[in-house]
Parts: sequence; C-alpha cells; structure tokens
Amino acid sequence: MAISARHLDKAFSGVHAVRDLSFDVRPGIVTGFLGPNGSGKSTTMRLMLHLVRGGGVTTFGGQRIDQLRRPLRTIGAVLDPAAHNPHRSARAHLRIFAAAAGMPASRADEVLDLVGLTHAASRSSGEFSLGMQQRLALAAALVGDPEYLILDEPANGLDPQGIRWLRDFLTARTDEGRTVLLSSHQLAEIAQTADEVIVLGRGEIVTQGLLRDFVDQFSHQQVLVRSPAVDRLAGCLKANDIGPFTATGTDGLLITGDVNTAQIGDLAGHYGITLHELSSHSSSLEEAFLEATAATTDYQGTA
Ligand SMILES: Nc1ncnc2c1ncn2[C@@H]1O[C@H](COP(=O)(O)OP(=O)(O)OP(=O)(O)O)[C@@H](O)[C@H]1O
Repeated sequence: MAISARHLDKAFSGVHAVRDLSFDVRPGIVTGFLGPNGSGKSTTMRLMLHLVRGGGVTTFGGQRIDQLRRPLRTIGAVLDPAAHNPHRSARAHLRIFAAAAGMPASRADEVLDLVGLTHAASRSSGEFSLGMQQRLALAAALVGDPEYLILDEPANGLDPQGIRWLRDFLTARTDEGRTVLLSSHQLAEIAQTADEVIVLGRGEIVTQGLLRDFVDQFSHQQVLVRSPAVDRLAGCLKANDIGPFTATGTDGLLITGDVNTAQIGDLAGHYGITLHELSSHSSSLEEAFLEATAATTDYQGTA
C-alpha cells in the first residue's frame, strides 16, 4: 500500500528545512528521493518516521507510525549506517532488533544471509567498513520483514557489486508489492533503480512523477553531426533557422533545440553535404537533475 505524506514541515533555528511538503509513495515501485545537499531529504524521512518533531502527517497504508503496535514489522528504515554499538557483534545487534520486532532470534541470521554478511556475523560491528555497516543497517531494517522501506543513502559506501546487489534486492522487494523510498546522490544508481522520483530543492518539491517524464521535462534533445564540410553545414543551419549549435572538435556540431536527426540528414542531403556522423543524444538523469535544481542549490564550489 502507499505511503502518504501531507504538509510535512520543519524549521530549525534559522533554517526552514522542509516546507509544507505533500507527496505519495506508490507500492510496487522504487521511488527515488533526490535533491542537492541540504535540500531536506533526511529531515523529511525523519519527519515521516517521527524521529524529529515537526508539522504534518505521514501514513503507511493508512496508519501513522504511532498507531502501529510493532512498527518494525511494518516499516524498515536505514538512516544512519553508524547507528550501532561498535562493541557488539553483528548478530547480537540484529537479535536486539529481532526481539523488538517480536521475531525469533534466528531471524538475525536470516537477514545477515540476505545482506551477505554471514561471514562477519560474530565480528564486532566497530570493525566494519562503511559498506559493511550499510549492509548491517539494511539487515536491521529488514528484520521485521516490513512492507515499507525508507532508505537514506543506502548505496553510500557500497562497492559496485554491492550497488548492483542492492538494486536487484530492492527490485525483488517491489516485485512483491512492497513500497520503497530511496534517497541517493548516485544518480546513475537512481536512474537504473527508480521508477518514479521526487525532487527536492530548499525543502520544497521541485518536481515529482515518472523518472522518464522528469528526464524528458528537463532535458534537451541534442543532435551531433560531423562533416568534412562543417562550415558549409553551419551556414545552412543558420540560413534555415535551426539551432542553436556549438562546434565540437574540428569537424563536428552539437545542435540543441527542437531538432531531430532526420531533419538534419534531409537538410544535408538537400545541400549535397557529406556527413560522417549523425546521432541524437538525450540528456541523462544527471543533466536533468542539475537543470531542475540549479536555482535551488545552496552549496556551489568553484572549479
Ligand atoms: N539538527 C539540525 N539542526 C539545525 N539544522 C538542521 C538540523 N538537521 C538539518 N538541518 C538543516 O536542515 C536543512 C536540510 O538538511 P537535511 O539533512 O535534511 O538535507 P539533505 O537533503 O538530507 O542533505 P544531504 O544531501 O547533504 O544529506 C539543512 O539546511 C540543514 O543544515
């Protein structure tokens, strides 16, 4: 079932971190939660889970978290991979979660197996690498076999195999009809995992909906053309009001705007201009993200 967040709002002293945020997270798909640093993703997730006080209401399949007798059986969350006692073994850590969830102690070994940590079950979690801590945090979230997963940067620190494993793992969960909200800075990861996205900027929703619609909305179609007669081709584009375009390399033009390859091919054919390459290029999620959030980015470095 869906997660429904309504009018979430949180101000810290001097910073309005989340402003009147309302959204739904649909079941059976992964919803990516995106936004620049400081845009309010973690605060939103904490508000949803009643881990910070603030305005608004979140329901999971119609129920607020404080109405659930055993929240761990309904909602699993990964918020801080370092939230474990470093002197405790992974198995002992998870047995505490199992007890809190009303699950048998043997569930600890099941989830260790699920996240690929069986070999480290007896080791102190303080010895774990960041990637291992992420797996342990995910194991803790899974102890109660929850229907809803709220995951704040779970891919952080995972190696490429770990990232692929996480993707397959989440897809398997959503195929079962579960509901996943996933924040990540790894846009390539979101592009391959999420079906829908919610994009935040300065505590407000910039856009939300299908990932492919988001990329389409904020992307520019580009056509790359290479020709030994690139100057003539540039003149023809100008004469026919096609563009804008920029030179790339010694013989190429990158054309943007409302343009497609057929149009450019026809134009070149009409003027008898030889082409060595004609290809189209759609923007990536990264380009769409930068475009969508450009006006809301608080922290910008210099190159
Ligand atoms: N405990 C706090 N006290 C004061 N300000 C806070 C606190 N927690 C968050 N903030 C502020 O709220 C805003 C949103 O922070 P938040 O951590 O939710 O953003 P985020 O999108 O998760 O960022 P990041 O991508 O860097 O993790 C920021 O301006 C941050 O400084």
